[in-house]
Amino acid sequence: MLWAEALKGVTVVERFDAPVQVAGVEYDSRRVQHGDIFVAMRGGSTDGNRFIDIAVSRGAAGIVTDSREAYDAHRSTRPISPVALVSHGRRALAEVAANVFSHPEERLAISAVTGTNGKTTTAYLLEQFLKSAGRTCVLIGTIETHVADEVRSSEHTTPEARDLFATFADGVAAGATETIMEMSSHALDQERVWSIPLDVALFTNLTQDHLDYHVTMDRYFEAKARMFEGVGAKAPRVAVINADDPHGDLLQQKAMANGSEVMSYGLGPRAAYRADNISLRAGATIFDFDTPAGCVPIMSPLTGRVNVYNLLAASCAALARGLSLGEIAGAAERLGQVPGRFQVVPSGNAKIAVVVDYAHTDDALRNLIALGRELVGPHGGRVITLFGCGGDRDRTKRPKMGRAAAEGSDLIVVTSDNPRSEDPEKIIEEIMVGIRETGTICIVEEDRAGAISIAIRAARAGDIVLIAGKGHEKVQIFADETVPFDDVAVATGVLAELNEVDGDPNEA
Ligand SMILES: CC(=O)N[C@H]1[C@@H](OP(=O)(O)OP(=O)(O)OC[C@H]2O[C@@H](n3ccc(=O)[nH]c3=O)[C@H](O)[C@@H]2O)O[C@H](CO)[C@@H](O)[C@@H]1O[C@H](C)C(=O)N[C@@H](C)C(=O)N[C@H](CCC(=O)O)C(=O)O
Ligand SMILES: Nc1ncnc2c1ncn2[C@@H]1O[C@H](COP(=O)(O)OP(=O)(O)OP(=O)(O)O)[C@@H](O)[C@H]1O
Ligand SMILES: N[C@H](CCC[C@H](N)C(=O)O)C(=O)O
Ligand SMILES: [Mg+2]
Repeated sequence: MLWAEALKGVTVVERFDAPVQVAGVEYDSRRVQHGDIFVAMRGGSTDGNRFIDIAVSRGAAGIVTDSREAYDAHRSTRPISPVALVSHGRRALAEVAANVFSHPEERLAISAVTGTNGKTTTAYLLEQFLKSAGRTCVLIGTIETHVADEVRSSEHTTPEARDLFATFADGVAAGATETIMEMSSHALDQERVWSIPLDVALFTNLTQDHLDYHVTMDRYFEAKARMFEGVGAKAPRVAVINADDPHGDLLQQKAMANGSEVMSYGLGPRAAYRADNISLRAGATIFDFDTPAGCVPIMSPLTGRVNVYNLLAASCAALARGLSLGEIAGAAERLGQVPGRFQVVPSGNAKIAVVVDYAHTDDALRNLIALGRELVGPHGGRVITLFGCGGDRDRTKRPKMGRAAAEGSDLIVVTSDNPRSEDPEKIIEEIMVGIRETGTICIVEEDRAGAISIAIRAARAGDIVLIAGKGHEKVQIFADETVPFDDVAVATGVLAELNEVDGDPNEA
C-alpha cells in the first residue's frame, strides 16, 4: 500500500507526501518494523513524539504526529520523508489502521459492551450464544482475545485502534462474521475505538470505579455514554440497556435521540425484555425470558443474581443479532464457566465452599457477599471475605470496599491486589478506614498467598470463603517486579494440604 492510500480519508492539518510503500502502522516506537507508519502521540506519562528518531532508525516509512514542533523538525531534518500533522493522534491511528488493514470492520457485525461490572461476563455469554448458532466470532476483552478458535492473551480490556483493526482483520481471514468486544471507559474517553461502527451496543451498569482517571461520576458516565452516540462512527443500530440501573433512562433517551432501536432489559415492569419467575441456586440461574416476541425459560448453570442481568443483556443482543428465542434458551443450558467469575474451587473433603471472583469495586463486593450469604443460609455458615485494592487505581474506592466487605461478612482478610507502584501497607491502611467503622473482625496479611491460607484455614464446615479481586489474573504486580500468582492455584494448594491432614473419611 502507498503512503497516500494509508492516509486516505484521514483528517490532517498539514502533510508532506512521498510515493513510499507502507507495510503497517504502529503507535509504539518499540514495535516499529521496516516500512511501518509510526503514529507519534502525546500521552499522560510520556510523549510518543520523543521516539520519532528511534522509529525512523527502525525503518519507519512515514510519520503521523500530533505535534507541530515534531512535524516541523521532521520536515527540516528529513525533507523527503512523508509526514502528516494531525490534531488527534488516536483518531488518525484508527483511520490509518482501518486503511492499512483493508477495513475489516465493514465485514463484521460488531457488538460492544460497556458498564462498570459485567462486561467480560456478558461478552463471554454473547460469544457462546452466537457460536452455538454456528457463527464464527472474534472476542476482545479483559481475560483473553478469541479469533475464531484461536485464543490469544489480552494486555488491555480494549486495546489501541491499531491492535483492534489487526485483530478484526485476522478474524475476517479466519471466516469470522461477528465481533464481541468490551469497551472500557478509558478506551472510550481516549477514543481507542474511533471509527468502529457498532451494530449492537450494550450497557450493563454504572457504579463507582476509575475515579482516579475520570475524577467525577458524571464524567465517568459521559465516557460510557459516548458508545451510544458512536465514536467517529454512526450510532449503533441497536442499544441494549439495563432499565434497572439509575443511568438507564438517560441512556435510553440518548440512544433513541440518536436513532438506535432500544431494547431495555431488567427485572421490573420498566423493561421491555424481562426476567420473571427467577430461581437462584448454586450452579443454577433460572428465569422466564419475557420479551415482546414471546417468553422462553432460560435455565443456565451460572450462579448469582448479577448473572440474571448478564444473561438478559447477552440474550437481548443475541436476539438483535438474529438468534431465535429457542436458540438462546438451548444455548443457555450449555453455557460454560467464565474464568475467575464466581469460580468454585473444588474443596475435596473439606466441607467449605471456596470461590474465586473478580469483584474489585464496592458494588461488586456487596453483590458477591450477598450471594455468599444466600448460599450459606442466613443462620448457617459464615461468610469469610478476602480482598485487597489495586495500586495506581481509584483510591477513593478503598474505604468503600472495606466497608462493603465488612458490613456483609463475618470475617475479613485484607491483603494485596496488584500494589503496582504503591506501598502495599499504605493501600491496606486506606482500606482499613472503612472497616474500622464497622467493628467486623479483620485479619491483615499483606502477602496474598499467606492471606488465602489464613482465610481457608479459618473456615469451618458450612462456611464460604470468597477470594475477591483477581479472578482470572495470573500475576501479582509490585513496584519492582511482576510475579506469577493465581488465586485458584493457591487456594487449591491450601485445600489439598487440609485434605491431606484430615485424610479421606471414606478411606479405611
Ligand atoms: C491511563 C491509560 O489508559 N493509559 C494507557 C495509555 O497511556 P497514555 O495515553 O498516557 O500513553 P503514554 O504511556 O504516555 O505513551 C504515549 C505514547 O508514546 C508511545 N511510546 C511510549 C514509550 C516508548 O518507548 N515509545 C513509544 O512510542 C506509547 O505507545 C504511546 O503511543 O496508552 C498506553 C499505550 O496504549 C497504555 O499503555 C496505557 O495503559 C496504562 C499502562 C494502563 O494501565 N491502562 C489501564 C488503566 C487501562 O487502559 N485500563 C482499561 C480498562 C480497565 C478495566 O477493565 O476496568 C483497559 O481498556 O485496559
Ligand atoms: N451485571 C453485574 N452487575 C454487578 N456486578 C457484576 C455483574 N456481573 C459481574 N459482576 C461482578 O463484577 C465482577 C467483574 O465482572 P466482569 O469481569 O464481568 O466485569 P467487567 O465489567 O468486565 O470488569 P473489568 O472492567 O474490570 O474488566 C464479577 O466477578 C462479579 O463480582
Ligand atoms: N482491569 C481493572 C480491574 C483490576 C482488578 C484488580 N485486580 C486490580 O488490579 O485493581 C483495572 O485494571 O483497573
Ligand atoms: Mg472486563
